[in-house]
Amino acid sequence: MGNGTSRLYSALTKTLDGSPAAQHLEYLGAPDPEQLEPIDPKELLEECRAVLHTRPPRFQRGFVDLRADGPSSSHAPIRVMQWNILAQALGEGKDNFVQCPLEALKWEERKCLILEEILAYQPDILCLQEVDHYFDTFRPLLGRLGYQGTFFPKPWSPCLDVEHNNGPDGCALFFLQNRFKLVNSANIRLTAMTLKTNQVAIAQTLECKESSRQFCIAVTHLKARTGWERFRSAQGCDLLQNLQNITQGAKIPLIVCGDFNAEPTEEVYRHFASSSLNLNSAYKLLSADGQSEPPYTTWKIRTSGESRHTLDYIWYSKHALSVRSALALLTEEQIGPNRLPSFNYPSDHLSLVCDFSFNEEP
Ligand SMILES: NC(=O)C1=CN([C@@H]2O[C@H](COP(=O)(O)OP(=O)(O)OC[C@H]3O[C@@H](n4cnc5c(N)ncnc54)[C@H](OP(=O)(O)O)[C@@H]3O)[C@@H](O)[C@H]2O)C=CC1
Ligand SMILES: [Mg+2]
Repeated sequence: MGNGTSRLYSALTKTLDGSPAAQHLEYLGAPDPEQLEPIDPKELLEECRAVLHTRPPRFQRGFVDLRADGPSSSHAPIRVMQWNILAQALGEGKDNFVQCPLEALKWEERKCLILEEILAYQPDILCLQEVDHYFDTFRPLLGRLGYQGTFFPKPWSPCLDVEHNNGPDGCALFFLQNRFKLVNSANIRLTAMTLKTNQVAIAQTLECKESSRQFCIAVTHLKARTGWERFRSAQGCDLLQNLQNITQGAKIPLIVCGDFNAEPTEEVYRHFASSSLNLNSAYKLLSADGQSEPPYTTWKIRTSGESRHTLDYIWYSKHALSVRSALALLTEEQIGPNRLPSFNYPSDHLSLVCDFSFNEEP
């Protein structure tokens, strides 16, 4: 290891004071010291691979070209990653992934698998759910990679019930500061039938530094479990209403990433598909007819049995934006008989990654 690598090793292992007092400083707008010392993504990736040297090799996933004929923007595409990364406290303490060895869930290695996935695709915008290591891991490391981050914890995170938890989980949104300027940011506590709920969203209006075009990006994680379909639907309506206001009635192009905890057959999905915001779900474009969602975005085995569902989506304004490519999902063979998470993959949800471009002005 050269000097550069040992410097990065300290970057990877260094943790911040995650105490509630230190976290409170974040809300008061304390300066972010990590941003002062940039890290080269290639070197950090190498460092992650060194930590993971005993693990099986990374799964290969290719991007599928989805460009239609005709003119498209000459500007660099906007790469968006949607990912429920699995909260550390929930994975170890609540989720009961009975076929996943506890060893595979150890944070020191799992965080490297998560970082490796992010570094492999280098998204311009990163939308995460179940983040319970924002202050000590993702904000400092991604900050040094050039991202500006925002975190909105769930008001009553189930992580807090787990012994030795690392604080509440929530949604996090990161964007590359050299590509975008933050115009407006809203942390939204979702309501259902006017009642405040335990689910949240972040919505930000960004301006592309290259093209000066503005768009809105939102991240959410809706209520989980069967029996809560109407609740999820109400949360979805609340989010759509908020996004109507933020996009000035669909004038500003929109991308919404989330773990909706809802199959495409659910009401909340139909609300998004038929909204006056004119949204399409990007991963449908991977199907032969462009009309079907993928067969799964999460696949796990709990004590209650095997659970394979499509719950995660990237919605986009279909008139203003085009999907240039999307990252293929893992195959059943790659996922393996014990499903997710595993020694190969750190979450029970797959990451979704799309490249977007603005359609030319009419
Ligand atoms: N102290 C208080 O007053 C309150 C405390 N709470 C706490 O919050 C919890 C509920 O919070 P809420 O946010 O509504 O929960 P959700 O139902 O939305 O689920 C929370 C998490 O559990 C995961 N999950 C889904 N299905 C299962 C399953 N079968 N087994 C284990 N985990 C699963 C979800 O992951 P995924 O999305 O990946 O499926 C999700 O991240 C309560 O159990 C309580 O601990 C809540 C309200 C008030
Ligand atoms: Mg989960």
